[in-house]
Amino acid sequence: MIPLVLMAGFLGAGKTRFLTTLIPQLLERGVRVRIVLNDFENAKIDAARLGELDALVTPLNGECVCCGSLRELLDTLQAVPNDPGSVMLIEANGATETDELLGYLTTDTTLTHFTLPLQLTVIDAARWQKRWWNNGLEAAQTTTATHVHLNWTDKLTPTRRDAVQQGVAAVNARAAFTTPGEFAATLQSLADSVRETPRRDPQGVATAHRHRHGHTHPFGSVALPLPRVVERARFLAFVQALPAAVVRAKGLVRFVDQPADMFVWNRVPGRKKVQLDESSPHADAEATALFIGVGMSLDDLELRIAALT
Ligand SMILES: Nc1nc2c(ncn2[C@@H]2O[C@H](COP(=O)(O)OP(=O)(O)OP(=O)(O)O)[C@@H](O)[C@H]2O)c(=O)[nH]1
Repeated sequence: MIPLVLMAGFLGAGKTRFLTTLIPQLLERGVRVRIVLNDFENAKIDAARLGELDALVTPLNGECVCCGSLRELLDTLQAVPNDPGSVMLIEANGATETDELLGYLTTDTTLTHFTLPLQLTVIDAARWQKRWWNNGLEAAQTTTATHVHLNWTDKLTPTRRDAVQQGVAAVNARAAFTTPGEFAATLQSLADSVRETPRRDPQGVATAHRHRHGHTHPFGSVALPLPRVVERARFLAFVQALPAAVVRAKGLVRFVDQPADMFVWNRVPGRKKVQLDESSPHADAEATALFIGVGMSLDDLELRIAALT
């Protein structure tokens, strides 16, 4: 299996610059690098810049990967050969809604040769939360990050740097602050440890980040099967009581009192109530739960799901 990394960060935050430092360090460690770029017209320019560094780069020219060119992205990833010892990096466009994209990268059934996604967010520390109406998007791109890199620190006073670090921790206390060198080491060890691991076991349960000793790697999202039918009140209580590490949760569920119908369920940040929408197109699908967040424990989530039966 190949580590899958979503690289996010606001427009101009320094994602490409981070890559130009990260790639040589990965290559030095013997890790081969593939990159998909989704950067509107810039994709070709950045592709040329990064291609010089011996990474295999595919530019996507369509719209933002979380909407227009999603299918193109998933097809590109599917076509990547299973190449243990390499890593796959996706540089998202600066306007990407990372929670949506993590969801697709986690639940797409064709991506069996990739780990559950990690997310690295590059932050322009000089402009952190000084983006007016885009502050919400910048914070949202940080909430789902397993790793954060503070960039543009050459323009900062120590006071501002501390304030930004505290601000980032306030929206996501679990993300690890990292540098290109540290991230290269993280990816090398992940690439080594998942060489022989499948993303799912024969029962469809995610195994990707579970080590033999119960230790788990950081991941940004995971999809787990739910029982075929569940008791409605117990399910709603389960969703409401999800641990704080879960930033966003959604999926498909069938209830004992209405077993013929499938519902899409949603837990949105800041809303206590679980949204339920009946969905006939999903009538024959498997009941499932997608969890997006940082520092989630697979064991804990599986125990909670087991308690639903
Ligand atoms: N002085 C300084 N310049 C930087 C820093 N990070 C990035 N830059 C410059 O800012 C510009 C944008 O950086 P990129 O790495 O292309 O940013 P990006 O996040 O990939 O940008 P988009 O793809 O447009 O979203 C480039 O000219 C970089 O050289 C930094 O930490 N300090």
